[in-house]
Formats: sequence, C-alpha cells, structure tokens
Amino acid sequence: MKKQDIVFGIHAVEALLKNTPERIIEMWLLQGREDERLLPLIKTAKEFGVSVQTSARKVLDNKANSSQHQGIVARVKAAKILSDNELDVLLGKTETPFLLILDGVTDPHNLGACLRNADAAGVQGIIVPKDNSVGITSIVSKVACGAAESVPLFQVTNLARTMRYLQDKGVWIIGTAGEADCELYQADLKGPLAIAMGAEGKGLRRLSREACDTLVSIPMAGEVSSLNVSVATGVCLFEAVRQRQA
Ligand SMILES: C[S@@+](CC[C@H](N)C(=O)[O-])C[C@H]1O[C@@H](n2cnc3c(N)ncnc32)[C@H](O)[C@@H]1O
Repeated sequence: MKKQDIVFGIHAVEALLKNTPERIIEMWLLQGREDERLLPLIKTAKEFGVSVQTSARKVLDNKANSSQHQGIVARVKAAKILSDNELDVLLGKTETPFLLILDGVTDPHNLGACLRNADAAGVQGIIVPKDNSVGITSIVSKVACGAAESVPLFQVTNLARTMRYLQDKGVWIIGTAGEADCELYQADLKGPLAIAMGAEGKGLRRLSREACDTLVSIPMAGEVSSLNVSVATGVCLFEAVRQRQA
C-alpha cells in the first residue's frame, strides 16, 4: 500500500487544503512565479504548519513527474482507502443516494474527468472494483481539479456483490450501454440511484451488466459507435440532475 503521494496543480492543492490539510507533508512553489491564486494557498499551508519551499522549475517537474503543475506541488500522506464498510456508513446517512459506478476505468484522465463530473453533479460517492481500475494518482488528482479530494472513491473487492447489496438497500442501478433499447431520457432517475458506466474498451462486464436493474443508451446521431466514458458519464449524471431538480 502506498504511504505517500504527490498532488500538483492549483485546484488539486487548494482542494486538499480545504478538505484534508492534515495530509500535506510539504509543498514546493515555483521560484519567481507571481500568481495571485497561489498566495491564499501559501497562507493557509503556513497556518497548518506545512513547510513551503521555493524551487526551480526542473525540481517541480521532477517532483510532479509532469510539467503541468502550475507552479505548485505537494507531498502528501496517501488518502485512506475506502471500501464496502465506509460505503455502508455513507448509505446509512444518505436519504436519497446518488452514486456512480465505474466498472474498470483504467485511464487516469478518464477517472479524473469522471470525478470532476461527479463533484459538479452532486454525486455522493464513486464505486470502482479494486482490481483492474486506476486509483487516485497524481494525474487523476490534477485532471479532477479538486474533485479527487471532495468525492469519496470506494474500492470494492467484488463489484457485482456490492451492486446487489446496493439494490437490497433500495438503490436502483441503471447500467449504460450503447446497444440498450431504452434511451437514457426515458428512464426515471429520480429516486435512490447508482449509474453504472463501463470500461473504455469492453464496456460493462457481464456480471456487472447482469446486476443492473435496467440498461439505457445515450442516442447517437452520427457514425461513431460510442462516447468516451467520461463524456457519457457527464451526459448521464446531468440528465439525472435535471430530473432530480424538476
Ligand atoms: C467507450 S465506451 C465502451 C464501448 C464498448 N466497446 C462497449 O461496447 O460498451 C465506455 C462506456 O461509456 C458509456 N457509453 C459510451 N457511449 C454510450 C452510449 N451511446 N450509450 C450509453 N453508454 C455509453 C458506457 O458506459 C460504456 O461502457
């Protein structure tokens, strides 16, 4: 199990300072970078007793293993891994669950974008299988723009079993697949809900698909057969948001 991680980028570090400042061990800022957005972050970090150093671009590039750090990199204690037990706690205190299931998303950019969509849509948690899925990496945090620190990610050992457990708790599970006969816009997305998305290449696995209450498709007008999973996630989540607000 990882003990430490690197988080970089203004939004990701800002979210860390807001949600779990106790995780930050030290921070590096780009020497000579005068960005007003960094000033409140430096102030908050110092208030929490975080050591803040200024360093050359090359040092930050190496720490982040990327040049996309926007002049700020933090070394942090790895986030606690959440599993079925914590999911149970969440369900216990949530009146109308609104969850996202990602069945085997492996591209960190896609997971980051899904987290960002989920945060914006008010999703209370994302459930992923422990194996064959990307977890929270530095790239995921950067792409998620702070949502990796605000949306809980539950990594479960047996996704189909967890889906059946959700159903026992009254959660309706809508799976998504391009070939489904029912269109997303015909589905009722108002009650306790989990929307299940498939992996980049293979879509939903057979057992996950069978564990869904129903399958829906997003109508496609053109020649391509499917959307990118993070785009499809955004479409589905915001249709649910529209219905839940009506
Ligand atoms: C790139 S697609 C996977 C394509 C895969 N070849 C398949 O047959 O499912 C990744 C995921 O995005 C979602 N998705 C993409 N396009 C969709 C559509 N038109 N309708 C419903 N879901 C879609 C589904 O969850 C799908 O599993």
